[in-house]
Amino acid sequence: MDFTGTSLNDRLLFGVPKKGRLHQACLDLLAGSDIQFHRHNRHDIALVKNLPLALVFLPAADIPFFVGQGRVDIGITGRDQVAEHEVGTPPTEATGVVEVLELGFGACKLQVQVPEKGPIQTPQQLIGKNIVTSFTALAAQYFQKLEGAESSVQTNGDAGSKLATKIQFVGGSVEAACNLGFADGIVDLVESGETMRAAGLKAIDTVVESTAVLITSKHPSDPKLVHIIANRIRGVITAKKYVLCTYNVERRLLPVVSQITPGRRAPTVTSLDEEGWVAVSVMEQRSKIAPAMDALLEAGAVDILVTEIGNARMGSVD
Ligand SMILES: Nc1ncnc2c1ncn2[C@@H]1O[C@H](COP(=O)(O)OP(=O)(O)OP(=O)(O)O)[C@@H](O)[C@H]1O
Ligand SMILES: O=P(O)(O)OC[C@H]1O[C@H](OP(=O)(O)OP(=O)(O)O)[C@H](O)[C@@H]1O
Repeated sequence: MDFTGTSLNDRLLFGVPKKGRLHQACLDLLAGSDIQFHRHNRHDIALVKNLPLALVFLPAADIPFFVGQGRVDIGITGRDQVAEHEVGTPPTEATGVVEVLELGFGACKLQVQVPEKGPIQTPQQLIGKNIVTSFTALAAQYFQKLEGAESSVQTNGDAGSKLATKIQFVGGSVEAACNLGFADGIVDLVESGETMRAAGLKAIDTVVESTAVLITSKHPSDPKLVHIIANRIRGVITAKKYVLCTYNVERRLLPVVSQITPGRRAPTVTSLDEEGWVAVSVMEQRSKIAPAMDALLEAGAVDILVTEIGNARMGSVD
């Protein structure tokens, strides 16, 4: 393959969101994984300097398509985009994507939303009405199920194959559709809920819960390199998720403090050059460390220090 005169022979292709919500977090992950590249202005392809890899900057919505077809070997996108693609283009033995890793960012929900002060209170009331969304396949699947269930109630089992609900695509600012009189409801992403509230909308159901994921094609050109990249990215995520906590404590208190900081596997305990005292070193989840430090101090630990983990390769704890 050749893009703008750049030979991509013998390089694994890695699809990265070129803009939007996932872009910067992906660049941070690549930097943390020591994937070094220089992207020329407006070029959507960048050769990696220190690995046989090329980054392809693509819209997040298109990454499942390129990876699913095997044109790109590995990629980062939202699970919502993977689901949307797979409903529209069901995977076969050769096509479709494999989810390798959750990436710990880009969490959001694809929700059915209606005007807060309007007459519609339940998803059933949207049957036969106008829906606007960027996720037409998932929305169609959702209303197909809803209409099937509804008609089986009404007609005793005949789910019917035609969709009574009208689903229309827009590429962005979906939340404006109700206020503009185009839609009775929308199916759109919600994270903080600010956009939804500002548009005077409320969620009445969730279609899909999403997070950013690392995906690969079913037959990547270099499975070994895919494995290395996945491990590097996993290491960056772990390093962000955990901190290293060290403290000194009297040996007799070990059973108590070990309950407070059990660690990912187990605490490392080293004797101090002082009778009856030990130093403890343990990996703990960042989100739990502040209350753990409070409890350690209360239990009699001293010199409690927390340090950042720069990078990690964890292996299995089992
Ligand atoms: N508000 C949000 N919070 C967290 N993740 C989000 C949010 N909105 C979207 N995402 C995730 O990011 C993915 C890409 O969405 P985004 O709207 O950024 O795409 P885009 O269309 O490429 O960018 P833009 O909206 O700037 O045109 C979504 O599929 C979803 O997984
Ligand atoms: O719940 P919130 O935190 O407010 O986030 C939700 C908004 O974020 C996304 O849009 P984005 O801002 O990416 O722009 P878009 O409408 O152009 O897709 C999504 O489509 C919502 O509009």
